[in-house]
Amino acid sequence: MGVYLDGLLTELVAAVSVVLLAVYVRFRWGYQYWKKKGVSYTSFPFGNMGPSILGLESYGKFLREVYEKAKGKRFIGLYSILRPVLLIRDPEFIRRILIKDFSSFHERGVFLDDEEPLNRQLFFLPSPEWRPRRVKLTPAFTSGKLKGMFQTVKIIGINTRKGYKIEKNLSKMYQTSVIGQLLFSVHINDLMDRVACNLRLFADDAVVYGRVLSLTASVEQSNGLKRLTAERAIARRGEVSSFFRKMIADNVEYREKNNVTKRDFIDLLMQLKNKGFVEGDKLENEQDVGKSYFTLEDLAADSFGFFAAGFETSSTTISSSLYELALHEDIQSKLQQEIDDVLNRHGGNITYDAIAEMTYLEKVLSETLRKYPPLPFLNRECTEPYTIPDSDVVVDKGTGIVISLFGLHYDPEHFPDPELFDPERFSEEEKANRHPYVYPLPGDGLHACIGMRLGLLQSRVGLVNILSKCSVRPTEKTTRDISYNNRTILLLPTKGIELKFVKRI
Ligand code: HEM
Repeated sequence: MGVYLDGLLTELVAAVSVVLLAVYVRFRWGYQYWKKKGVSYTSFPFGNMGPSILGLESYGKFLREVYEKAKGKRFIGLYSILRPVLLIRDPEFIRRILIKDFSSFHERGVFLDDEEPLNRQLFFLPSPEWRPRRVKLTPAFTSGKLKGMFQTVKIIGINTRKGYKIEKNLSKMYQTSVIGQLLFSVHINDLMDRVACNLRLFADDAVVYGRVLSLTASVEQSNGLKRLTAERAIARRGEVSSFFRKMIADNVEYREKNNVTKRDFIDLLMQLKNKGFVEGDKLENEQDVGKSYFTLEDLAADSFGFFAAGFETSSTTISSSLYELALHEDIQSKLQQEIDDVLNRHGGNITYDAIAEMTYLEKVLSETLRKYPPLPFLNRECTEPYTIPDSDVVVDKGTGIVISLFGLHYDPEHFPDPELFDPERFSEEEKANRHPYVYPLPGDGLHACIGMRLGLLQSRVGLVNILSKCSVRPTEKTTRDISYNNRTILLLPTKGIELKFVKRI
């Protein structure tokens, strides 16, 4: 028996050694990729992204570090486990990827678990489905449609103002309420409402899901790991997925049975389901769209996608603005002066047109998004062999492409003294002196953020409501050094930022 076990153990050790050797050789061979192409590269035993994949480091911060270390280079190669990824630093090359040579970089290159219906949303859809979906959804975000939704945003903004004394997570609650009402028609009369609480709970889960996605995105070409990550994604999201799908299906059924029409996203998406287009808007390119109609599943996926893409990005924009304004009283006073002047001209009413007149507010938000880009990178996949202009390097099909917004925004070459919060960086003169692609924030080109104007509108209305009635100040506990959450691909502070609201006289 003893001899038999010894033999078994020896065989086991030998088998494990062979597997380890094979893995080692595979990785060593994989890491020759950039070296062979003569591209500067960085590499550690498990690619460069191990710490962010394992949740030990913020992905946005990691990319910024790579960007900074590669100073003087136009691009740098790195590895996501075994997948070659090219980080682009040169603004002119960025312009090509996003606009001019888009046809070679039209995919996001994120691995999708097809069994999850909510994954089939605009943000992640691959070609050829993405383009017609984008064309169909674009009319839902025109100025006319946003004006129609303005009243909802405004009313929730006023409720938020009333809630400032009691609620610590003010900006998060406000955004969940706006998006919740615009997308799911969840009526939230009180900021402490239970439905709003549930929605927030699930919204947090959607953000954690972002981390799982970053993982699956990173292992796109490691087939063996695909199934493992896909299963984890489903397990994590099962409850969230059924919550959202049921909420939307009930809503649609109720409206169809009772002939209810409203000025919100569900209504617009229902038009796509029942008529194949959004009323009152000309289609950009009708032959691209064809005669296809949205299914209930498409409607649910895009509602969820808008919720996930829109709520945390906008809420973090408000809280980051309030944080910087609390630390810079002079900037805050200047902004309040503008808000007071414009509102006086509009009879004290917060209207769509009044908000549009607040140009300093726009600069404050642009500077906030420079220092705290909620999605700190853009990603694409190379879809055909591509020779980098002014170089001999050929980027192969399947290579991941990343653009570090966080890196570009803190590059002193483009933004001198980058830690300084200075809205005047966004004066017309300053903007004209900079390459536009060092701040390609909403993204640019055909994949650009479809909801940016709504995100900014919500943020503006939220800030105007708060700052017209109170001032914001730091407390003894307000941090001066924000650390970022490692568990999500978004750039979110690890802890909430404590601020004090003081009623204006
Ligand atoms: C301040 C708020 C927001 C910020 C900073 C932001 C940022 C971004 C960024 C950086 C991208 C990637 C663009 C690219 O890859 O080129 C993006 C894409 C996207 N965003 Fe936003 N976003 C915001 C608000 C919203 C809102 C409110 C919605 C929806 C209601 C939304 C929906 C989307 C969608 C669907 C995409 C994918 C578009 C496509 O690939 O065709 N976003 N966003």
